[in-house]
Amino acid sequence: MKLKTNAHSLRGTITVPGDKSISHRSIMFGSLATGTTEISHFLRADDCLDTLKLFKQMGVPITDDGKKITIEGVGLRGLKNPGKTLDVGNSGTTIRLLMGILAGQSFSATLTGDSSIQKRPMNRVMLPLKEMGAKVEGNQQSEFPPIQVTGVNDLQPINYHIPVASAQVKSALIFAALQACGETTLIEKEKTRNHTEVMIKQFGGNIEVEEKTIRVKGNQTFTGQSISIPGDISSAAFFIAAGLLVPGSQITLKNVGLSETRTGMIDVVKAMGGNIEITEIDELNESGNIIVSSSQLVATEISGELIPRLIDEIPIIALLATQAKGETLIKDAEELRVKETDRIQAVSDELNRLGASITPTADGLVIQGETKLTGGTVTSYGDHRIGMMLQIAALIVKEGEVVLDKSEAVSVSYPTFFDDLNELMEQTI
Ligand SMILES: O=C(O)C1=C[C@@H](OP(=O)(O)O)[C@@H](O)[C@H](O)C1
Ligand SMILES: C=C(OP(=O)(O)O)C(=O)O
Repeated sequence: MKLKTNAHSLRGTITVPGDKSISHRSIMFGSLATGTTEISHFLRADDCLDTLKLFKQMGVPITDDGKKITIEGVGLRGLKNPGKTLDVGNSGTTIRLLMGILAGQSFSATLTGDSSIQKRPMNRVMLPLKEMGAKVEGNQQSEFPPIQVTGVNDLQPINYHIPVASAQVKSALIFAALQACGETTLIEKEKTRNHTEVMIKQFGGNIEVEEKTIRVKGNQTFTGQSISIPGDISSAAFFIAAGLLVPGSQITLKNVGLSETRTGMIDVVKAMGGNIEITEIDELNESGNIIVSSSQLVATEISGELIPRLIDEIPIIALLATQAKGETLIKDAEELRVKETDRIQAVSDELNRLGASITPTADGLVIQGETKLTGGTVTSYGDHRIGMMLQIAALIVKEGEVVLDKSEAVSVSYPTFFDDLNELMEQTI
């Protein structure tokens, strides 16, 4: 696909689609609750539609009237044998959280996904689940999908230090702990997104969180709820960057989720001297509007506990750094190597192809700025976030064409991405 280049003044207001992490979890808790759950602003993108499809295949009545999703919950242990392999598509969140959920059900099921999923590490979930007494096996004794999970009814609680900063591992273990006999204690390496913990309380359950320690008791019951999902800050991130980079721009992003565990990019943009403002904050729903305008940026350093608060935004932050004065250093981000693709390699290879000066390291990137980006042929590698980052990069290319291979990957998290961009290119304030 030929990308839009040489953009002038992106102006106007958009509402980005619903949060991906919260959308997945709303289907899961709605299914495991008793009673009716109604979800509005659900993310109808490939990853979350795959989660929805799989819970239907496990016997949960779920309907979509185009406005809201309605779920008739079957209770914590009420899922049914799907009678076929559960295909999670491209979604790491779906496969890992489902492993924890299936560990305590009353049937055996196989989980698989696309070629990217079949390379993503699963021992991080399988090993602690086995400690809890779960029966879970990877393909030919490896840690890779297809994964077979055979539910057991006597899962044991554990005390476990999670060795990677991962909300997916934490959430999978919380789902298993909810079905165990006794209290599980989990200690995080770094604080990660807390949507599972928040939703447990929202659905009437109990969970104790003290800094990085989480305590959760087994055999809880959940009650169906009405959920309104805020916009996804990880999707908003692309238009935050576009507003900062394209001269003469001012963009308002409405009703974006602002959980403290997700707002690392806002802190980084401020540290880089970007014009960014948060308005109309709704404390209860942890959401608000984000307003950005064109800015001269300076380099920064990103590491440590900040990393999990912006893990999915690193590709687009790397693009910002190519336009910031000085050397930006990103470290402690080795998790990027095991996402939909190796994002450290993908970001440096593809942006360097367009004229950037980025050196990949084992756990991050060293980025020199400012560099002039020029035309070229690039690929998303089938990774949605790499594809969207490259379209925003193309906006500041003044000479030559930018052609993107595998552009269809954006539908994994943001099917209306190119439409929203067109709208901003056409709107006037
Ligand atoms: O729990 C979640 O919803 C997610 C957690 C993160 O993955 P890890 O837990 O593997 O870091 C993130 O990258 C992913 O997009 C969504
Ligand atoms: C890493 C991501 O998702 P997942 O792990 O669910 O595939 C992402 O959306 O950037």
